[in-house]
Amino acid sequence: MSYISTTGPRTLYDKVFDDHVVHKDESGSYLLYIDRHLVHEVTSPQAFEGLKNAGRKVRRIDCTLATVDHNIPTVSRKNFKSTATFIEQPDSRLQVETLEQNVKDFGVTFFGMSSSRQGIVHVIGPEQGFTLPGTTVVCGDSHTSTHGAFGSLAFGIGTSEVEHVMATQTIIQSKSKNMKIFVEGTLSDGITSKDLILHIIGVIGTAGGTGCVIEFAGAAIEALSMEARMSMCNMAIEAGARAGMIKPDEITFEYIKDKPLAPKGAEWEKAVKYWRTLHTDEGANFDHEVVIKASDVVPTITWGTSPQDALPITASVPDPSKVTDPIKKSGMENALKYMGLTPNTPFKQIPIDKVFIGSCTNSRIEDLRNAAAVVKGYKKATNVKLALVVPGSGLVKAQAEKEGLDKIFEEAGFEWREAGCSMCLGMNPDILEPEERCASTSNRNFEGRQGAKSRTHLMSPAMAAAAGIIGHFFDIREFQYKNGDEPKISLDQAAEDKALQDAVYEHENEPVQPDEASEEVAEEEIDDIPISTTTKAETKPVGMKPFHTLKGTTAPLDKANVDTDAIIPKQFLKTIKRTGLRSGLFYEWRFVKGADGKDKETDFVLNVEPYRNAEILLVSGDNFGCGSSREHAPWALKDFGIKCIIAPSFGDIFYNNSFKNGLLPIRIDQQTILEKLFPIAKAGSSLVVDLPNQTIADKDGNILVQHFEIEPFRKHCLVNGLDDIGITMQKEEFITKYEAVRRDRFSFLEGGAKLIKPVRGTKKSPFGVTAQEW
Ligand SMILES: CC(C)[C@H](C(=O)O)[C@@H](O)C(=O)O
Ligand code: SF4
Repeated sequence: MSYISTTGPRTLYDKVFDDHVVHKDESGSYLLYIDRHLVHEVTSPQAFEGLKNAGRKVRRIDCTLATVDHNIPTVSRKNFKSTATFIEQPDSRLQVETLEQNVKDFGVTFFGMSSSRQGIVHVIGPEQGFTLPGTTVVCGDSHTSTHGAFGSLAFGIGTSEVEHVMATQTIIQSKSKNMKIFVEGTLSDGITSKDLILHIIGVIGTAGGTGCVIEFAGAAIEALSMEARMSMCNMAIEAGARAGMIKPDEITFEYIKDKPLAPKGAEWEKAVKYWRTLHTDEGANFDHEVVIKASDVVPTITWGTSPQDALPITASVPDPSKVTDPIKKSGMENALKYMGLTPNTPFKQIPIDKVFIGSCTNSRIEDLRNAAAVVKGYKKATNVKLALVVPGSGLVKAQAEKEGLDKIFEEAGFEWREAGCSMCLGMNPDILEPEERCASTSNRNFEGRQGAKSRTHLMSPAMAAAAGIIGHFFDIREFQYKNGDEPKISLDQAAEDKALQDAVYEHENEPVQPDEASEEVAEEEIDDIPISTTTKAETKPVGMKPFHTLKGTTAPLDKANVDTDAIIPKQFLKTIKRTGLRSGLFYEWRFVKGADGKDKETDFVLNVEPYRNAEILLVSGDNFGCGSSREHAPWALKDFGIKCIIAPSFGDIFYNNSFKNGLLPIRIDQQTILEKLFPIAKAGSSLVVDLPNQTIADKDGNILVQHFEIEPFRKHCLVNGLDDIGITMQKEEFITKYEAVRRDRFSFLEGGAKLIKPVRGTKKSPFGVTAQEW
């Protein structure tokens, strides 16, 4: 049906994308229909507030499902009465209560703390059958990529986009590049998809997938369970990609079949018929292809402060003195200092303080079974202060308890908790103390991620469990299981040697940037969905302050892979406002605690004159703003006074979020930055960014950059100060037409979250909608 964005054979991504095009603009930007919107308490308050202020509704409550996960304590809820009494931390309580109120006001289906269906947002969607193949799935959360395991196009969005989706059920998108990661052969016994994805990120780097949607393919991927596929796609974002996808197959259909929201009867047949068309056609073009040999993958852990710092467990802490590239060398030195590691120490000799088994990467039933198989019959090592096991949802918890896994953990001295994000990012009481080392099954090892000065090592559930039993990192293939049904492990010496040889990954792959100028689009309108390039002006969109020319002091920042956790740490995300984040900007880098317990400024560039008043941030390294989707990052930068950021490349979601807030991100190659712009910034002088003419000059008008790329639509919005929702509202007729066709062609998607039965009845909300008790 509908729309073909590419001539000839198409990829899985092309197909799902095309089937959701509502409208294409003259400038080449697309309006995509969103089938499934997941909502949590951290990134939604400002979006609901925006709707309320504008007098708007949630357009499709059947396509919207909300839960609480980040802020909630994971201690027993046996005595849970209300959020007000259960959550002690005031900011966390406010965020959760705000969502509880918002879902009532807007009539959104909600799994709160008293519901057995509550859980991490990326666990509950698939578990309910809310996530289905071929759908578009979004959430104000970067790990929305998880849902791509079903062959859906799933990606994280910022809070402005959350509001946009709630108001219009659409999102403005440009087409990403296609990247294929082909994993040939079979994974060895004892090797999980977590080892595989860490290995892949070790090879391609955290910027390797920038600007791309990755399709994971090959025999090793096809052999994975749905849980294992979700762990893979979950971390596509750590590889810098917009989304990760795996073609749906019999394993997918089998997983979905009995889920509460799975289509039933004839609708099931119709759905499966469509889902079977969702595969990459023979001969389809990929912009980038990477081949990985499954037999090269061994148990893998991270040593540093970026997920790309991944190595085989059999390796040792890398040695910066062996690295020649000065930027890489100093990055490695800083990471080792932060992590408290000595070069050349074998990983297997490094003791740990805590274990965390949980997070949206590895908290599903299969993960817990793998960890319990290791733990069974053992006791936690005496040096391990705490081993937390946190199921991904109430339903995972119930299933695990049915299987007796909770008892296995508890007998070993591990703590068995209630569902939530827990120690993955420490927005709740589960945090590491400074300098504690954690064997963690989560997805991010950024500085301060699990608590101030925390030290995170990412690995599979079985490896984390083994570390908890032995007391230091351990090779799961050498572990003596006591339950008699351990996986058969073959230590293939050749694969071992190869893995060690490749041990210091070089991240050779250049980050891929969307080539805005040369987007190849063959338009073809089929059937009855109108794809128009014109817009009927019914209402005039309003919005931000227009951006024309900016002359500003430019602060140089000589760093790569600056993640959004570093830009604005987790403790500042507990706000329900968009403003007031200035003091949290780069908090861990800008401040240290003085002897009196008060914050003291460091010599970080933004604390130094003249950069305290900087309006432009000039970054030397790749991938600025990688990681989380928190729009708090651009809000904090804006609050500080930064209006433009220049860097060789950006994290996709951060890049998007910046535009929504009138903050201009400009991509310039590293050589130009270092040779032409850095000297000016270092001298404390100003740069002049001219957006209409797409040039950068020095303060005297000498042009330094003749032309920088920016998508025409984004430029148009910034220069005119236009707000996206207003623009999209003008396209109502196209949205309505799309919905009419969707009701027929994708009838199996209708009803969605509204088909979930409330367990405690209904009541009328003060806003007139029916509020339900879950
Ligand atoms: C809070 C949320 C915005 C964030 C994300 O987008 O990923 C969080 O889930 C994380 O893992 O850092
Ligand atoms: S990455 Fe961690 S904090 Fe983010 S959604 Fe997943 S479990 Fe929650």
